[in-house]
Amino acid sequence: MDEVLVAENLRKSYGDKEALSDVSLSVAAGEVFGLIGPNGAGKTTLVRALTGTTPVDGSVSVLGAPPTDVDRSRVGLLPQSFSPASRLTARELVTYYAGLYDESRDPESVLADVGLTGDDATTWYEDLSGGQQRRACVAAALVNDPDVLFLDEPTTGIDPAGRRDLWDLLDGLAAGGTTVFLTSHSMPEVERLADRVGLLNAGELVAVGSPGELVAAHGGDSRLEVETEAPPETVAGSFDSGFRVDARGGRLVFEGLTPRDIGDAVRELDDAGVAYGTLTWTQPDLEDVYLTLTGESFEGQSTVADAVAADGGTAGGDEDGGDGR
Ligand SMILES: Nc1ncnc2c1ncn2[C@@H]1O[C@H](COP(=O)(O)OP(=O)(O)OP(=O)(O)O)[C@@H](O)[C@H]1O
Repeated sequence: MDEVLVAENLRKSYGDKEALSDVSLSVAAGEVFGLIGPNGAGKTTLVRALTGTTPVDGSVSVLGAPPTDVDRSRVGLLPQSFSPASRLTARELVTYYAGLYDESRDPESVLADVGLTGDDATTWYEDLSGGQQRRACVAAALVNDPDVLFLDEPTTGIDPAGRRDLWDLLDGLAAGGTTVFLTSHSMPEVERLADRVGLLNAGELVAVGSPGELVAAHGGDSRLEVETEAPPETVAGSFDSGFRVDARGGRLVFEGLTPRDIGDAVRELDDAGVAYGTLTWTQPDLEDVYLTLTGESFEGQSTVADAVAADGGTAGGDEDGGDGR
């Protein structure tokens, strides 16, 4: 496998603050690598280290050369903060960046790729919406048709449809052999795009793998969470079943359930005489990995109706709409 990016033992401190702590990773040609982590984890610092825009200890190789020596026409960079000239139109901006290279893509086709056409292309940068500005910046990063593309939170501010268009665009670039290194706070975005994901926490790369590998290793089981009328601790021992049943977070939790098992769990609740309200089925995903490994918390749940629909079956035992008894 051709390694396009290789970073070994990267360290970077700002005063007493260690922004990168012995980070090593490699990214293969044509791979989409997604970097996730909390605010302040060091993601932008790592992008800057890999692009040679900040000095670091350790070694970095991009396309076989130190990042400051690599042919810049082969690299595209969308920084997290990028403030181009405000009194250029989107078209002028992309044309300006195209002019910095001996060879570039046709600015019009790049503008079309990011969805800036018609009046949007002839609007001053300062008069574009935040999402349109971000699209223009993405276009500027793409115009030299780079072999390696660094995107630091590319879709921030872009609406859902534009986000999906950009995802398709990045898919196409990767399929054509472009290596993409992407940071994002959107777990669905990373899960959708990345071949491999790295989780950076407090300057340390704590996990690297495909989304599926990370979810299998750190995401936990799918589960059914049940709001019970009685305190869940008092009823958790009422079940004589194959499921692990715990009281957690003020709810009764059936661990390791597939959507197909939901009907059985509901029957067990009924048989045990446990009165219940809302049922929520949750499948582990990259958010669970993130929460487990960073110790942060937010809820990422789907409903029983979602689960049943996904499984194409019926939950059963809950014909009254889940109101319990
Ligand atoms: N120029 C700087 N001077 C001092 N400290 C800095 C500087 N740049 C970054 N830091 C610190 O280094 C740490 C990592 O910052 P970095 O911007 O890399 O995080 P991040 O993961 O990109 O965060 P976010 O998700 O908020 O963009 C933070 O604690 C930040 O305060």
